[in-house]
Amino acid sequence: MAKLYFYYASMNAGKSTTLLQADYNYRERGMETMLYTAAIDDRAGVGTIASRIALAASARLFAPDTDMRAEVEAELKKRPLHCILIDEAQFLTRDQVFALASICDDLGIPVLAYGLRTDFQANLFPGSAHLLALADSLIELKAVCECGRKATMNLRVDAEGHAVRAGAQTEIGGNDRYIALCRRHFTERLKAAEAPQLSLAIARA
Ligand SMILES: Nc1ncnc2c1ncn2[C@@H]1O[C@H](COP(=O)(O)OP(=O)(O)O)[C@@H](O)[C@H]1O
Ligand SMILES: Cc1cn([C@H]2C[C@H](O)[C@@H](COP(=O)(O)O)O2)c(=O)[nH]c1=O
Ligand SMILES: [Zn+2]
Repeated sequence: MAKLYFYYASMNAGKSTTLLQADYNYRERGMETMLYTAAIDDRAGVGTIASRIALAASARLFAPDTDMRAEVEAELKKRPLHCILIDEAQFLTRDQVFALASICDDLGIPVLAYGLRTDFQANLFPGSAHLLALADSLIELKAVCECGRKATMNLRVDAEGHAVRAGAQTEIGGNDRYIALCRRHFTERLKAAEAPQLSLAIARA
């Protein structure tokens, strides 16, 4: 039975690298793959999955209205498909995650999705929440915090390197905007960012 896999991690954990390795591994065995990445994430140029270790590949784009099941079925009329690989899976919608599950269950093609578990406020992304709910297999990839512990959280920082506590969930960026930290250091940095605002509010009262 084909399975839906969710490889989740913080930023900078090697998700794109692992995806590109898996893709290469399928293709060196003569198998055919289909790659997707989020249209919204244009860091490496639109339609490119790029890792920080310079591996890269072209990919189809998904936006909230992309019917991935229909696209896979259309592609199957042209060539066989042995694996569907999705980067930035945190940006999938609920319906898209269900569509990916149906690609496994009805079309018999394994789907490997790679993405963040949580955002800069420690909330689940919609795509991640539904992948955690539906995937057959959950695999954690690991980045290292500055203290040596596993980095599970993503701190958003401003141009001065100060923690950002509020804002839109989606803000595209790399190591200049986000730092992968362990929970202890993520919480400490967020609290430190809260303190000046608190003292300002007390002074104004
Ligand atoms: N020149 C390099 N050689 C080896 N590893 C590197 C190099 N540059 C970055 N990395 C590592 O690559 C990882 C990030 O890979 P990437 O696939 O871009 O992560 P993600 O997709 O999870 O954000 C980090 O662990 C980083 O330390
Ligand atoms: C934590 C967080 C991240 N994002 C964005 C920032 C990047 O563009 C991607 C993740 O990139 P990765 O290196 O491939 O993991 O997600 C965001 O929009 N909001 C957030 O809270
Ligand atoms: Zn730490």
